[in-house]
Amino acid sequence: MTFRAGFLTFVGRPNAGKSTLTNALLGEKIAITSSKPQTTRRTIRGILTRPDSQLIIVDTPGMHRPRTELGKRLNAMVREAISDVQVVCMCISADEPIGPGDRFISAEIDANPRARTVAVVTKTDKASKSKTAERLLEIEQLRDWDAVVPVSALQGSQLEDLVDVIESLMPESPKLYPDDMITEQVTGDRIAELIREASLEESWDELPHSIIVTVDEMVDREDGITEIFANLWVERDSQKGIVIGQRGARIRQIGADARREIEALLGHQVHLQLQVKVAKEWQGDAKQLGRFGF
Ligand SMILES: Nc1nc2c(ncn2[C@@H]2O[C@H](COP(=O)(O)OP(=O)(O)OP(=O)(O)O)[C@@H](O)[C@H]2O)c(=O)[nH]1
Repeated sequence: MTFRAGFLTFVGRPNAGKSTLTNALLGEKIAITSSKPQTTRRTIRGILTRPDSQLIIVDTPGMHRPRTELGKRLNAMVREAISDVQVVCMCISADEPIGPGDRFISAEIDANPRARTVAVVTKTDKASKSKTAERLLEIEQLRDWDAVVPVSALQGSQLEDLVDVIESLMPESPKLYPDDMITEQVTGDRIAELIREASLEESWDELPHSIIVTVDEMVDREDGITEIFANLWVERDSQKGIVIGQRGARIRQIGADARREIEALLGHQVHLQLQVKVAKEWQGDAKQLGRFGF
């Protein structure tokens, strides 16, 4: 039997459905998702181990015209991911026409001529058959692909086909990670992301981009409860009040939503202590970006 293993990345415009697809393939939520563009801010590795293969999925931030220093760094992460993998999967939403953003990303893929390429048409449940056919035609014209696969992560349709195609493009290789490992992310980072996800559900307009979450400390108490101390950072004093809400209603809701997800992840009860703080204009500030690990 030939065993295949290697790295693949999902790239695409913001909101194309990369993280939802990553989670669907892994059968576990390792990447947070939201209806707001530019949700993903780190490359996240998920590991899919099958009888004949091991696929390491690198989910990347949506590539876009950068407006801030953070935006530039996110694009640099995508570039690095593209240069590091054997298979690049470009996600293109079935319900949106191909645009300059897609051509820009396609040009970035050229930087790794050794990579095999797959076009993944996402969200097919949102588009009519004729719209999807239209998209397939545009995709064929965009560049030469090793394969084109339409999927719906939400309905779980054609995911198996996608995995089979990716597997066939991977080199022969022994396993690279232990069988039971699903992600490389440490628990503290996953928790910070779950808190950020809860805040994205609550906040609106430009605010989602301003929020960043850090976990300061986690203490496992003798009674089996984990105490988590986390900070939710915003960019301006005026945003602090918005996130806190009337008499703290909004931050309480964010805490309650996040706690539910964190308890599902850890499998036991947690106490979440969430503080709202200001890191002035952090998205444009190299020093603060460094502090937040970008
Ligand atoms: N109907 C439908 N919606 C989907 C599907 N996949 C993703 N979505 C929705 O599309 C939105 C964006 O999904 P994400 O997975 O966060 O997209 P992303 O490409 O990771 O986004 P960024 O982090 O901004 O780059 C969310 O509201 C998802 O629920 C799908 O197969 N069908």
